[in-house]
Amino acid sequence: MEDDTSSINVSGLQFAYDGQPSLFYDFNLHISPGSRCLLVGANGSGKTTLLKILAGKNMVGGRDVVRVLNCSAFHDTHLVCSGDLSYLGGSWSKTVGSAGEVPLQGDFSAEHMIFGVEGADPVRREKLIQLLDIDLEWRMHKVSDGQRRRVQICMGLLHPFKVLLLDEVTVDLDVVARMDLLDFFKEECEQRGATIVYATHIFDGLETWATDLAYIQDGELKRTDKLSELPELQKSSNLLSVVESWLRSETKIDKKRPITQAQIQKTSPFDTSPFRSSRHMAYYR
Ligand SMILES: Nc1ncnc2c1ncn2[C@@H]1O[C@H](COP(=O)(O)OP(=O)(O)OP(=O)(O)O)[C@@H](O)[C@H]1O
Repeated sequence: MEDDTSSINVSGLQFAYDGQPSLFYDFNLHISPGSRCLLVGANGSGKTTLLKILAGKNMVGGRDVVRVLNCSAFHDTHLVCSGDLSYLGGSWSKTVGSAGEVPLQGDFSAEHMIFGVEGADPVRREKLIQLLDIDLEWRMHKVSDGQRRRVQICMGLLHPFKVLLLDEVTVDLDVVARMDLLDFFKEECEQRGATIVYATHIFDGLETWATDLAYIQDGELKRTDKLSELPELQKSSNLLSVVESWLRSETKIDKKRPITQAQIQKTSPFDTSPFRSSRHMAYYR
C-alpha cells in the first residue's frame, strides 16, 4: 500500500529481463526517511536490478509503482537532475544531472572531473575531497581502482542527496576510507534526514551503522527488519554470520528440491535457473 511518509515506496513491482521469467513479481518495499537500509541477498538475487529500478533507469509499470520522494523514479527526471536522488553503482561512470553518464577512465585530472560538476557547494566539495583523501592532480587513466572509486564517490556526493542508492561501491576502498565514508553517510542521515539503501556483501562495521535490513531471495523480499530488533543479531551480534546462515539455508532448501523430467529436457547443462525457486520452477513446467 502507498505510504506518503516513506522516502521509497515500491508497490506491486513486476519486472523481467527480455526473454526471462519474472525477477520481481508483486514486489513491495517501503523505506522511511533517515534510514540506512542494507540490501542483502545472494549473487543474482536482484539487488542491482532493484537499485537500478529505484534509480529510475527502467520504466516499470505506471507512475505509482516505484515512488522515490513521492515522485515516479522513472518519469520524474528532476529527481536525478536536481541531485535529490543519487545512484552509485559498480561501473566506472557517474550520472551527473543533465550531463548524463560521465566516463571516469579518460585522460582527465581528478580536479577536472570534480570541479566539472555544476552547482556544488564549495564547502561540501572541500569536505569530500579531504574525506576521500583525493589528490586533485591524479590523472584518471593512471590511478588505481580505489583512487578512481574515490573520485566517483566524491562526484556522486557533491549534491546533498535526499536518497542515495549504493551498489557495493566501497569494495575497492581501503579500511580507513571505507570507515570514514560510512561515518559521513551516517551523519548525512542523522543531520539531514537523508535515506540510504546500500547493497553489499561486506558486513564489517555495519552492525552499528545500519538501521534497517532488507533481504532478497530470487527477487522476493524475504524479510525487512529494524536492525535493533533483529532477533538473530541479539544472540550473535555478528551480522556476517546472521546473513551467512540465511544464505546457507537458502542453498539447502534449493538443493532439496526435486528436479522434474520436464526441467531436465528444457534445460541446457549450464542453465541452473530452474533450481533457484519455486516461482522459477513454475516457469519451466
Ligand atoms: N542485463 C541483464 N539481462 C538479463 N538478465 C540479467 C541482466 N542483468 C541481470 N540479470 C539477471 O537478473 C538476476 C538478478 O541480477 P542482479 O544483478 O540484480 O543480482 P544481484 O543480487 O545484484 O547479484 P550480485 O550480488 O552478484 O551483484 C540474475 O539472475 C541475473 O542473471
